[in-house]
Amino acid sequence: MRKPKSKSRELRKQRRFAEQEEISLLNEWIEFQKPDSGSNPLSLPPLPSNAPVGRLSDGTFSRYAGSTKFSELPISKKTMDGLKKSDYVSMTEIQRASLPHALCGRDILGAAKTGSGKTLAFVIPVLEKLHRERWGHEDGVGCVIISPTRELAGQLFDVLKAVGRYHNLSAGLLIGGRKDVDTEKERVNELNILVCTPGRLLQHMDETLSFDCSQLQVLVLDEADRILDVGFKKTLNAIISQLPKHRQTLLFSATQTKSVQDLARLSLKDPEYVGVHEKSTTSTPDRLQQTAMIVPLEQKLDMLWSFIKAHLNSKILVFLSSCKQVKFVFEAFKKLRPGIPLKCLHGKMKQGKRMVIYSQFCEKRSVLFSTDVASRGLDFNKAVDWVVQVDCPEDVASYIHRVGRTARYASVGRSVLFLTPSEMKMLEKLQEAKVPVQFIKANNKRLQPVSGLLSALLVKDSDLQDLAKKAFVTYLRSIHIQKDKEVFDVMKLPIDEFSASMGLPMTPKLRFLNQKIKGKKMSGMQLDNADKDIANLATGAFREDLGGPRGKLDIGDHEEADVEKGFLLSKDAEHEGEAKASELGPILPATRVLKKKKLKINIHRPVGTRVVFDEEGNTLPPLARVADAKNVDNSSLLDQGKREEYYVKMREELKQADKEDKAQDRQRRREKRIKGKMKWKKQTMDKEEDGDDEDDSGSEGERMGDRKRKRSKIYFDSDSDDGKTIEDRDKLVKTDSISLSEQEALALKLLSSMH
Ligand SMILES: Nc1ncnc2c1ncn2[C@@H]1O[C@H](COP(=O)(O)OP(=O)(O)OP(=O)(O)O)[C@@H](O)[C@H]1O
Repeated sequence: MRKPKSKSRELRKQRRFAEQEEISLLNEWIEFQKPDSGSNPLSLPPLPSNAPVGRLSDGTFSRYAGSTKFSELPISKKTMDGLKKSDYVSMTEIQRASLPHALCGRDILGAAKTGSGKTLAFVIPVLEKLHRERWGHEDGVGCVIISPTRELAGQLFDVLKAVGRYHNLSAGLLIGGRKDVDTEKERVNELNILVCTPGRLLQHMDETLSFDCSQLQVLVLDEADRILDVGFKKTLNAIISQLPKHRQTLLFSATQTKSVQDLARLSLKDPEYVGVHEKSTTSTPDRLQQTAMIVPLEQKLDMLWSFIKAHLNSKILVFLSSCKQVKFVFEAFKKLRPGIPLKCLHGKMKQGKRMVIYSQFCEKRSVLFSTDVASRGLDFNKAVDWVVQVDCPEDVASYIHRVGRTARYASVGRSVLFLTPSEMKMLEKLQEAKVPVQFIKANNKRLQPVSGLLSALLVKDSDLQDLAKKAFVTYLRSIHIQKDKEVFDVMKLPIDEFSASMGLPMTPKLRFLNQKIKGKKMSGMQLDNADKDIANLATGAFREDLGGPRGKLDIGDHEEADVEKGFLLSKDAEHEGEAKASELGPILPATRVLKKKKLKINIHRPVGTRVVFDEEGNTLPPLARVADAKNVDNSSLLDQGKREEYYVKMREELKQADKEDKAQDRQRRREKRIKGKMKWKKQTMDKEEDGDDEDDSGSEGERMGDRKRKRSKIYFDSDSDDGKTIEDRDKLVKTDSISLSEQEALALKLLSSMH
């Protein structure tokens, strides 16, 4: 029994020794052939195919900058075996350009098109760094990889596990939405590599007492531009402040930022800018065929339905702008049974379900309706055939990431972007950013209207109707809050028609638009004629050659000529439309907004026209009541001194009465406000208790809108019974005081005439 033990100990010793030898060799090799800082390994010629690799017979080492195969790099046998096992042999361009720099410990700022293999460009240096440092379980956290979404983090974790399968390193996936935080807390310090989303990492930094990153060797930000943007700013700053400054930092994205501020936050040291596709004529993969077409808002669902029906054998990824829309389109289309499995993915789904959907979509032909949660980084196993952007992306970067879910690595892919007539500016922006989008015209004959079917569904199903309303509101709100006003203008959208196209019997109220339309004349919400012309130019179903299994967009020469003509015409028409719009004033949505009736006060009204009646109904002269007052001794009023005294007293009384009125009014308003607040609080609590899952894109906006409205009520006193503003009331008080002095003069006249 003892013999085998000592044998295995011996074996382990030998293995450790061999590993030590390998590490020394790798360190020497890396140091000897270090590429010059700032050099581009892609500019070097590849090694001859049968050239020796590693230590050469003369004691020097082979050049690794410029190599094309993983086997030509100074990497460990364990990583090499992992790569082989996953069938990775030749490097992609970003791997060739960045790995030689990253392996010798430099900070990297890497940018390359979607699907070009950026994941391996950081996974390999991470494994190698920890391996060469002989990192073990007892050393704790040596590397942190941060990803913006949970799915992407999961995918990175899978790649790390596959390539690092022969290493003795431990790794963990720390992402939100998982219930086992306590187990994570117990084990997090035993992990060497953490793959995480920013929120979960910060949660551990804040809550896990023993959590220690002080020995961190490498920090990786995948989709770096997304992690560095405002959405994650606070979280990332808090994370960075707790990490040691002496470390290697690797940043990768398809749309990279070079902002000095961002880099300062990360304390990068002389980073290598590796932008392999900077000189490329396009910013998207060459194998990706991209098209765009005008689809009026009210025809989007018809168009989408027709598209799905025409591609029943494809794997289609459909992007919509909010969770509610994803839910509605998914639920409604599911009920209409298009003949292909439908799935949906959005940020409000439980994490477990999200993972299941993600892996199911990797496997089968189907349609996945998704928000931008699936737009970045995800690599769906079997190629996605089509990316359909039903709602316009918020910017060019977002477009690039969305279409990047297809045509990955060596595969081909196609995409189509629906643009409403008012979003045409996006096409220009894409062209400026070197995105080769071809404008196409659709075939009207193939359009299969779905609005009628949706109406019938919604009449029967009140839940679906409710969902449709929410989807309608969140879509318009998402347009309303978009930053790029050149592309997104909610006031130009045909709101009533859009509502009808979703099958809604009535246009839901859009309270968030009140501010915009206040004071403007309401008109039927219609597309401007010119806009309609543009829309008609390209409306209709896709010209498809359905002969092949997937169907192809028929954009042959003849079609292209049409398309080109359509595009040019539409531009002219658009300008014409602008001119008309400015003549007519802005187009306003036909929502029902109650206009507050303003009470007009004429401060110049003639004094003394107020008519007072006695008990028998006879008219009395002005101020007769004052003159008749019981406690007034008329004769005494003739005395100048007493008269003055009387007026002073009257003024005092009036002031006092005015004060009391105001106090009462304030009290009434305060009570009303408190009541309103209680009601609002109760509603919010009820909502929370109901677990109403709100939308990422819109609900917060709406809540804020509600709060603002409530706040505005405090200042704009629409609560008061008479509907007057505070200003109005001030004016009234002023009016009264003007007339009072004049009334005094009149009273004098009257009294003297009575005598
Ligand atoms: N050297 C390689 N050889 C073969 N396949 C590779 C190689 N490198 C990457 N791939 C494959 O290419 C696909 C895309 O890789 P990856 O997800 O790393 O791209 P990416 O550049 O990170 O994309 P995105 O910008 O969308 O995140 C994956 O399926 C991956 O397995």
